[in-house]
Amino acid sequence: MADKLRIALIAHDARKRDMADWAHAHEARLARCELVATGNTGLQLMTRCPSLKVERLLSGPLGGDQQIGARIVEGKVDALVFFIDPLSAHPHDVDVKALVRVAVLSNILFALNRTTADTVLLSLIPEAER
Ligand SMILES: O=C(CO)COP(=O)(O)O
Repeated sequence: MADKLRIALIAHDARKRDMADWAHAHEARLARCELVATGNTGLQLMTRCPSLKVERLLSGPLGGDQQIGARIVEGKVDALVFFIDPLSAHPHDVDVKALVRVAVLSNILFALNRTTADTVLLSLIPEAER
């Protein structure tokens, strides 16, 4: 693992508020990580948590999920937090499926819900910076 925990953050539209709430609750810890996100998720995160530096890639449906997948297979992501909307169909479902596949294949930390994301972050960064 790199010096800083490298986290990729993605949320489907119906879960973006949950993601922003989660990030806000952990802002001090996340500020100590290297963050990358798909386009709209990243924008939402930076709006809600101005102290966070987030590298924004393309929007998910325009290839952002594939960009994150590429980074995972290149060994550049330690953890993926992906708040999926299980109740809607997505035009780029094949990209989502491919991303889940490489995340599992690469054996990175992979949180699909808030409880797991909390546990990953709190166990790896127990102390928030004062
Ligand atoms: O569609 C997404 C994940 O599949 C997320 O993309 P955005 O963050 O650009 O909305």
